[in-house]
Amino acid sequence: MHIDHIGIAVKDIKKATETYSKILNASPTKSETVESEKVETVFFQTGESKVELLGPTGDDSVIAKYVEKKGEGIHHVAFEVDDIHAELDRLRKEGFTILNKQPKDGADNKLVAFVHPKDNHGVLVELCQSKK
Ligand SMILES: CC[C@H](C(=O)O)C(=O)SCCNC(=O)CCNC(=O)[C@H](O)C(C)(C)COP(=O)(O)OP(=O)(O)OC[C@H]1O[C@@H](n2cnc3c(N)ncnc32)[C@H](O)[C@@H]1OP(=O)(O)O
Ligand SMILES: [Co+2]
Repeated sequence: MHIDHIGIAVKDIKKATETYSKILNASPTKSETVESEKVETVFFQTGESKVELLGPTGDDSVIAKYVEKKGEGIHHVAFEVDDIHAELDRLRKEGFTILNKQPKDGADNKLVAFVHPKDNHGVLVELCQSKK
């Protein structure tokens, strides 16, 4: 299991992309809207892991709610796993609150699922698995 990406919630993804392009001295490697999550994402490759900027596509986006309540900032950490179904079963048995009944389509050609921050000392954890 390794960190696949750090998700950062931002108000204005265009501005945030300019900022991170300067900080990382690099161009984004991918941008993608995930309508089911009402988010637009911009990825920067940083070694084996990525930075994922997350902007809301509407006021009803979880990102809009997060930014409204907590401001911009680190939103989640995503770990890549080989078998997301097995990992979710394992964590459910351990008593973790999994936020999805089934893994769902995420960005970057991944299946994703989330573990509630209340179980992880305040950190929203995403598990992701590359689609074959
Ligand atoms: C899928 C595309 C992309 C990818 O990588 O492929 C993504 O990563 S999409 C990322 C956006 N999608 C999600 O985050 C889905 C999972 N998130 C949720 O289901 C909700 O955001 C949830 C359940 C974490 C919070 O929703 P809720 O409606 O309960 O919001 P509240 O503001 O009432 O929060 C309750 C409680 O949790 C704290 N909270 C909320 N979000 C976070 C967070 N990201 N990190 C840490 N803590 C969080 C919030 O402050 C509240 O705490 P309290 O002490 O009660 O104030
Ligand atoms: Co993510």
